[in-house]
Amino acid sequence: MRAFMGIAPDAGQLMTMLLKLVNPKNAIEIGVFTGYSLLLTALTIPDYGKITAIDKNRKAYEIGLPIIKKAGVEHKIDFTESPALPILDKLLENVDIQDIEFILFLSKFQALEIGSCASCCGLQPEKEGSFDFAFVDADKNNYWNYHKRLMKLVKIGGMVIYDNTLWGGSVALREEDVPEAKREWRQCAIEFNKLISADPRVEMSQVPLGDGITICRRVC
Ligand SMILES: C[S@@+](CC[C@H](N)C(=O)[O-])C[C@H]1O[C@@H](n2cnc3c(N)ncnc32)[C@H](O)[C@@H]1O
Repeated sequence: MRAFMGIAPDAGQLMTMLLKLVNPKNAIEIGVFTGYSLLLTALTIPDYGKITAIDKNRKAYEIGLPIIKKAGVEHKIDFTESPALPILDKLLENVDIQDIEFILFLSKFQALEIGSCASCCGLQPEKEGSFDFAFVDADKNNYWNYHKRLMKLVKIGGMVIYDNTLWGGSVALREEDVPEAKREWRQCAIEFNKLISADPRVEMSQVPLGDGITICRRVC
């Protein structure tokens, strides 16, 4: 029996190998929990690499943080406690909050318009196509919403991995044979699997490891 909630070790092993092949410099993780998959990514990417890690619960992240520190990879992680969708939307805006504050500060002294300052400072466009790897392991009812945003944030040729896409194998069962508590996210997984397999922006492979992982490569 698995003693924790997170990517299964065999799926994690595959993810580590893929990370080594992709060698991402800029990664994003949605759904951190205590940081098992985050640690795998942080240990694998180069020392100058960065992971934008988002979870709505910081407490769980703090449980695993001493291990991340002990592994000497904390400097690669930029953790944000928040529901993920608004953060992805913010990343898709050309200028982030700190930049806007900086521009407003400058404009007081230099009579600059926000738009002209943003372009002269080279602050936009920023995050579109700037990630080479994303791992999604959060609320299953939002996977398609995450995918739509990641198809802009992850560069063409970049990789996105979704965990739990077989939802304990329940996607292959009749609904009445699935425990009530698992039905809603089973339905989400089924819908997501249909949508992603028909999405021309990605090449994808669903791997029956752990709870099922879907590996995508953005092609356009
Ligand atoms: C299965 S755990 C992640 C496990 C982690 N990836 C690992 O392998 O160790 C799911 C996490 O998603 C987070 N989560 C759920 N809904 C979320 C949302 N809307 N935005 C951000 N995080 C969310 C939960 O707080 C939880 O920590």
